[in-house]
Amino acid sequence: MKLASLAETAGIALAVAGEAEVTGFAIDHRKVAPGTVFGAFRGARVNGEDFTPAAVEAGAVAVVARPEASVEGAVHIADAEPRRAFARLAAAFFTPVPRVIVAVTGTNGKTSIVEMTRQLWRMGGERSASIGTLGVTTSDESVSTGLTTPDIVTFLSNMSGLAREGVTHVAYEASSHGLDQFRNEGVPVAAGAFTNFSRDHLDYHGTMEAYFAAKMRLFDEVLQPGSAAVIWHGEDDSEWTRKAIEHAQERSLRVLTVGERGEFIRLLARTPTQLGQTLEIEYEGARRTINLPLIGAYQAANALTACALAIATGSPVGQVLDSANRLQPVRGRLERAAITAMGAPVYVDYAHTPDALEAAIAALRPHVEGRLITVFGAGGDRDQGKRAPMGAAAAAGSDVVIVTDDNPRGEDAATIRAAVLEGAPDAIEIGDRRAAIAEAIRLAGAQDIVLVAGKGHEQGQIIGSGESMRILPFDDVQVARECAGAEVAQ
Ligand SMILES: CC(=O)N[C@H]1[C@@H](OP(=O)(O)OP(=O)(O)OC[C@H]2O[C@@H](n3ccc(=O)[nH]c3=O)[C@H](O)[C@@H]2O)O[C@H](CO)[C@@H](O)[C@@H]1O[C@H](C)C(=O)N[C@@H](C)C(=O)N[C@H](CCC(=O)O)C(=O)O
Ligand SMILES: Nc1ncnc2c1ncn2[C@@H]1O[C@H](COP(=O)(O)OP(=O)(O)OP(=O)(O)O)[C@@H](O)[C@H]1O
Ligand SMILES: N[C@H](CCC[C@H](N)C(=O)O)C(=O)O
Ligand SMILES: [Mg+2]
Repeated sequence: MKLASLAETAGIALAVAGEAEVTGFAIDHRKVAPGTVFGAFRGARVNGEDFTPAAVEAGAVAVVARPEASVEGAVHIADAEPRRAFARLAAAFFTPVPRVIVAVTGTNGKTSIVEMTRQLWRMGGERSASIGTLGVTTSDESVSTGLTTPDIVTFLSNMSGLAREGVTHVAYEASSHGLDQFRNEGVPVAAGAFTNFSRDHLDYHGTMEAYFAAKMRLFDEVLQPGSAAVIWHGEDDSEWTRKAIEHAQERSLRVLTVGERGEFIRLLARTPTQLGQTLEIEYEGARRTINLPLIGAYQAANALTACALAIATGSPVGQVLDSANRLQPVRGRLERAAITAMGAPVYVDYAHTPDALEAAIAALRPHVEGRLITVFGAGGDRDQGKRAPMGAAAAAGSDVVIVTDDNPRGEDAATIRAAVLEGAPDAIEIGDRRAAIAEAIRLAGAQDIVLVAGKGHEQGQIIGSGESMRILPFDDVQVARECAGAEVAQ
C-alpha cells in the first residue's frame, strides 16, 4: 500500500507525494524493516525520537513524530499528538477488522465484561473474541499478550488477524493507560461500556480527574458517532457515573444505563443462591428472570453490562438473556480453586484495588457461615496510595487478614507490606505468598471461606525491575490446590 493512500484514508495531510510502498508499522526501532512507518514517541522511560536515525537506517520510509522532532531521510509526518496520528495511519493499513467491535473501560470489571460479552455472542452463534488482560481469547484458544493492551501495532494486527480468521465480533478492554497513550483505538467501535470508577493508577495519572479524563476518551473520541454508551448505574449513584453519562450525552451517544438505577436494563432484585444468584430485571417494561451461575453483586453487574453490549450491537434480547443463564466463570475472578480437608472453599480473585477487595468480600459474605480469611498484598511500582485503603477494605470485611506479597517489582516487599498493614493493623504478616496461602488454609475450619486476592489468573511473581527483573512461576489457583492437598495428605 502506498503511503499517500494510507494517509488519505486516515485523513492525514502529507507535505510530500508519498509514493513509498508501506510494508508495516513499528513503534520500536528494533522492529523496523524496509518499508516500515516508525512512530517516534516520547515515553515514560526514554524518548523514541532519539531512535529516528536508527529507524531510518533500518529502512523506515516515514516517521510519525512531533513537528519539532528532527527527521532526515524519510517522510516526516508531523503531528502535535503523534501517537494519535500513528494510530489512525496504522488503522488504515491493518484491515479488514471484525464487523462488530465493542470496548469496555472503568476501574474494575473490564476483563470480566469483555470475556462475558464474547461468551454471549458465541452462544448466539457468532464467531467472537475478547482482547484484554487475559490475552486474546477465542472459542479455540487464549493467547497471552503480557499487558492488557500491549501496543497499538499489536492491537491493530490482532484485530485484523482475527478478522482474517473469520471472527466477526470482538470485545476489547480499554485500559486508562491504553486510552491515554492511544494504544487501543483506530478501529470502528460500535458500543462502549463504562463500569465504575475508584482509586487506582494514581502513580501514572496523578489525580482522579486525570485518571477519569483518560477513561472518558473512550466516549469523547474513540466511539463512533451515534454509537451506544452502556453505563453501569448502580445503587450507589456515584458522581463519576453521572459524569460519564454527561460525557456520553455531550457527544450525542445512545446512552444505555444498566443497574439498580438503570433505564435500559433495570436490576430489580438479586437473590444469592448456593452456586449463583437469581436476578430480577426489567427490560422494555417487561420483567424477566436470569439464573446467573456466578456469585456476587459485582459479577451480576458485569454480566448485565455484557448483556447490554450484546443487545446494543444487534443480538436478539431473548437469546442474550437466556444465554446469561449459562455464562461460564471468568478465570481468576472468584474462581473456586480448592476445598480444604476441613471442607472450606478457597476462592482466587483478581481484586487489586480497595473497591475490588470490598466487592470480592461482599460477594463471598453471604456464603460464609464461620470466618472469612483474606490473603492479599499490593503490587510494587504501582499506586502507593491505594495500599493502606486496601488494607482497610480487607480488615473491614474479613475476620482474619493475612498480608503477603504480590509482584513487589522494583520495590522492597517489606515496605509495601508495611504500607498495607497501616490500614489493617491486626493483620498477620507473611511475606512468602505460598506460606501465607498455606497458613490461611491451615486456619480455616469447616464453616470458613478463604479468599486469595490480587493475582487471579497471573502465572508469576514479579521480582525486581529493569535488567534484574525476574518472574518466578506462581499460580494462586495451583498453590491453593497444592496447599489444600498437603493438608489432606497430613
Ligand atoms: C507506563 C506505561 O504504560 N508504559 C507503556 C508505554 O511505554 P512508553 O511509551 O512510556 O515507552 P518507553 O519505554 O519510555 O519508550 C518510548 C518509545 O521509544 C521506543 N523505543 C524504546 C527503546 C528502544 O531501544 N527503541 C525504541 O524505539 C518505545 O517503543 C516507545 O515507543 O508503552 C509501551 C508500549 O506501548 C508499554 O509496553 C509500556 O507499558 C509498561 C511496560 C507497563 O508496565 N504498563 C502498565 C502500567 C500498563 O500499561 N498497564 C495497563 C493495564 C492497567 C490496568 O488495566 O489496570 C495495560 O493496558 O496493560
Ligand atoms: N463491577 C465490578 N465492581 C466492583 N469490583 C469489581 C467489578 N468487576 C470486577 N471487580 C473486582 O475487580 C477484580 C478484577 O476484575 P476484572 O479483571 O474484570 O477487572 P479489570 O477492570 O479488567 O482489571 P484490570 O484493570 O486489572 O485489567 C475482580 O476480581 C473483582 O475483585
Ligand atoms: N493491571 C494491573 C494489574 C495489577 C495486578 C496485581 N497483581 C499487581 O501486580 O499489582 C496493574 O498493572 O496495575
Ligand atoms: Mg483487565
